[in-house]
Amino acid sequence: MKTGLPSRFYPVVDSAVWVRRLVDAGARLIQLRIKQPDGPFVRGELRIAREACAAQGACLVLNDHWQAAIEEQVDFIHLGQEDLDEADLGAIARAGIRLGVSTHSDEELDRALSVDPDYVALGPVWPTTLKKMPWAPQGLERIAGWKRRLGDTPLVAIGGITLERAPSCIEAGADAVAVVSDVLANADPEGRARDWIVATDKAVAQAVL
Ligand SMILES: Cc1ncc(COP(=O)(O)OP(=O)(O)O)c(N)n1
Ligand SMILES: Cc1nc(C(=O)O)sc1CCOP(=O)(O)O
Ligand SMILES: [Mg+2]
Repeated sequence: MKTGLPSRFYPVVDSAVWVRRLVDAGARLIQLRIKQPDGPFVRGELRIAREACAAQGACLVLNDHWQAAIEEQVDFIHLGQEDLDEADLGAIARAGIRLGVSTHSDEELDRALSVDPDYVALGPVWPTTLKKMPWAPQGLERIAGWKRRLGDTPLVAIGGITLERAPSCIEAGADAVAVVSDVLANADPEGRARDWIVATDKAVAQAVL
């Protein structure tokens, strides 16, 4: 049976130091995204991140490196569409690792649904400066349309999301909101993370009233 996500706030970071800082600040779902080939550096960071998450009862998502996720028993693997071409989804499922899949178009959503993911990410909701992408910003209406197609499968919104914008993503139907720059580039990342947790939880409470 599929379960939901443990948090509405979903930071994406590039080091174990950031994982520790943000789970100590209250994050309960966090992604380690290291854009380097799998190897001793990635494994070392992954083990430290896993321990930091275990100490706080947080869920760790590893980006891209599905073999490492299996061998190091991570909670979730996040795969993009190109990553899906390479990954052994059967091995991931047999290892009990939950799967998140990126989508940016209807065709990508069709493919994501065909692999029965534990969550689907839609992006970029607004323009992002973090990486170059060929897709125009999706906007909030697309969040609502994706959620209608997903039903009970959790939806993660990502791309250009700020503290001020995050509640509108939840109101539009996102189950969690992923973020890099708005938290990591803030002068007080831990304080910003705490503000995100309050704002996203409040948006959920208001959405069900
Ligand atoms: C939550 C979340 N959503 C989307 C992505 C992007 O994944 P992908 O398209 O595979 O690109 P890279 O992050 O690997 O460059 C993500 N990592 N997390
Ligand atoms: C890693 C990533 N994937 C995206 C997608 O749309 O698939 S957007 C994104 C970067 C998100 O960073 P920020 O919060 O700084 O905009
Ligand atoms: Mg990827």
